[in-house]
Amino acid sequence: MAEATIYESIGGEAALVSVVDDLYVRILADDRLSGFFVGTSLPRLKGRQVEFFGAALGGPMTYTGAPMKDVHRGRGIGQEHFDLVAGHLVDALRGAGVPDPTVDQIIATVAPLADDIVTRPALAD
Ligand code: HEM
Repeated sequence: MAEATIYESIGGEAALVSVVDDLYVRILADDRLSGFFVGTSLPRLKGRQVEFFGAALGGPMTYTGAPMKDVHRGRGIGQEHFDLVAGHLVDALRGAGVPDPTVDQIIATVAPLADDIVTRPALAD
């Protein structure tokens, strides 16, 4: 039998939806990050985020949003902001009972995205 995907091992769509919900509670409660999300439609963002993580972790979702580079360009996001978001993701995953080795695998999957998301100084507008 094929090995379970990370998506399946964390509990599929229901688990992912609750991790993403919790992730944005944590992000919006963080003064260092909340300002980035002023004017953003949260329900839309969460829906895209579930698709994005679902697809990245081996789930059946198709990501329907814009490329990471396009979405985050010109927002002045630094590596420190990326690291804060990654830290909240770790906490949200742990909070959902995801075991540490799986959390580590997920963080290893998202870490390279910093290349597309971190744009400060925003030169290429
Ligand atoms: C693991 C890292 C990250 C991933 C996987 C990620 C993923 C996404 C996705 C899938 C969207 C929705 C795209 C769409 O609507 O088409 C989005 C939007 C957004 N992201 Fe990220 N993101 C990450 C890190 C960050 C960081 C570090 C910041 C800023 C601190 C940030 C700020 C935003 C904002 C403000 C939007 C909404 C843009 C809008 O209003 O349309 N993201 N992100």
